[in-house]
Amino acid sequence: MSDPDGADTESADVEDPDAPSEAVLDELFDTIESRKAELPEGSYTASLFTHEKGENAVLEKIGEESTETILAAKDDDLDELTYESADLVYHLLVLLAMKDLDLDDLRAELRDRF
Ligand SMILES: N=c1c2ncn([C@@H]3O[C@H](COP(=O)(O)OP(=O)(O)OP(=O)(O)O)[C@@H](O)[C@H]3O)c2ncn1[C@@H]1O[C@H](COP(=O)(O)O)[C@@H](O)[C@H]1O
Repeated sequence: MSDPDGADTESADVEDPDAPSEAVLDELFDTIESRKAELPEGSYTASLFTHEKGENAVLEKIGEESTETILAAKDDDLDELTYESADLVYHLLVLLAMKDLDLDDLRAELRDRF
């Protein structure tokens, strides 16, 4: 396959067809925002927004997932480190949504550090 400039883009296309989309964080955050707005029954995300402990529910999860991430790193268990990091990032995004922040706020903060 060629792009309009004639460059061969096929290698990029076939390099790793199962690679996750770069937009996965945006898609996940959109899903979280949607759960926050609609509060569907059976949604774990919605349960964090309506929890009787309030924001402490997600804050406690962030504490737990942080600890599990650290333990996985100390064990050099890379699969577990990846899994727990994903749990941690998900709960962090829920916290941002809870505080009416979004990925653009996070991106701007990171960008300012370059
Ligand atoms: N990315 C996540 C995600 N990551 C973690 N979790 C939940 O966070 C909880 C983590 O709790 P625990 O650590 O106790 O569970 P665990 O990971 O099984 O156990 P540990 O080994 O970590 O102790 C589990 O209930 C997970 O299901 C998530 N729940 C939802 N999402 C995303 O949110 C979307 C919407 O989910 P619902 O809101 O449930 O519809 C999903 O399609 C996913 O894309």
